[in-house]
Amino acid sequence: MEQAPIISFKHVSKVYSNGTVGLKDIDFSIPKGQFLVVVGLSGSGKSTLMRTINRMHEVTEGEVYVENEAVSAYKGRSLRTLRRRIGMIFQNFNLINRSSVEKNVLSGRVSYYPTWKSVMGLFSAEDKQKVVTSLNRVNMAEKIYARADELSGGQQQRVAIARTLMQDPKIILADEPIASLDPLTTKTVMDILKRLNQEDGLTVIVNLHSVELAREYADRIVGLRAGELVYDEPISAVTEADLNKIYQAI
Ligand SMILES: Nc1ncnc2c1ncn2[C@@H]1O[C@H](COP(=O)(O)OP(=O)(O)OP(=O)(O)O)[C@@H](O)[C@H]1O
Repeated sequence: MEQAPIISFKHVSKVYSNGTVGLKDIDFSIPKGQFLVVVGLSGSGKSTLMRTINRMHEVTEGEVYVENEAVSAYKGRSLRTLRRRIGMIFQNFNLINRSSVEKNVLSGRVSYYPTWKSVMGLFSAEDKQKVVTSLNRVNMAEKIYARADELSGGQQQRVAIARTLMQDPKIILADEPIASLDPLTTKTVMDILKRLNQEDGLTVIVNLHSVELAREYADRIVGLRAGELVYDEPISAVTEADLNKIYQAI
């Protein structure tokens, strides 16, 4: 039986203030626990699509639903709660370079604290233990006291994933998470995302340029072209020819 959707796009369009069309009438749903890969040329709208889910970008038409709630309805504190459920991983890792791995990972927990406490570094013993657990999930516990900028790119991305796990997310959004990594490290990072998907039932959405990786890891592939959803197939139905078509310049 098909899982209930955890995210739904209902006729979503996004026009940036300078008139650029980011998304055009996007209408599809993502079932809970799916590993979805979004492919498309540079500028096709992949990042924009992802960022409408946690309201880093506002839509100009339509609505995005997360667990059946319209995300536009979230304000202030409730928006913080929405974002806590949605972890995000970036191409450039977004770690605090001069801080330790431990501090970086702990920072994933700040949304659970009133500001004064996290600012003063008063994290609970449980949360410090949770850092170790999270680092173990990504095989990085031995680097807990290293400075973030002493780590390789792949290690930094694993720390970024551990930081996200501190949120206890239900959804992970990964925007080109392996774009600056070598092939071996790429596999490590993609394998971790797949494991979190399979073992924890997390819904994972990954923007990728690589067609081969999309085919290897996705349950389903959607393709964007100039802000429009031009392709949507389960992995069993995806063909090489289809993917080549999506990547053809228009
Ligand atoms: N803040 C912004 N203001 C104006 N236009 C923007 C903004 N952000 C993105 N765009 C435009 O919206 C369109 C979609 O961009 P988006 O970054 O979502 O594409 P993408 O598929 O993620 O590209 P890439 O693979 O290069 O990251 C592009 O034409 C882009 O130039």
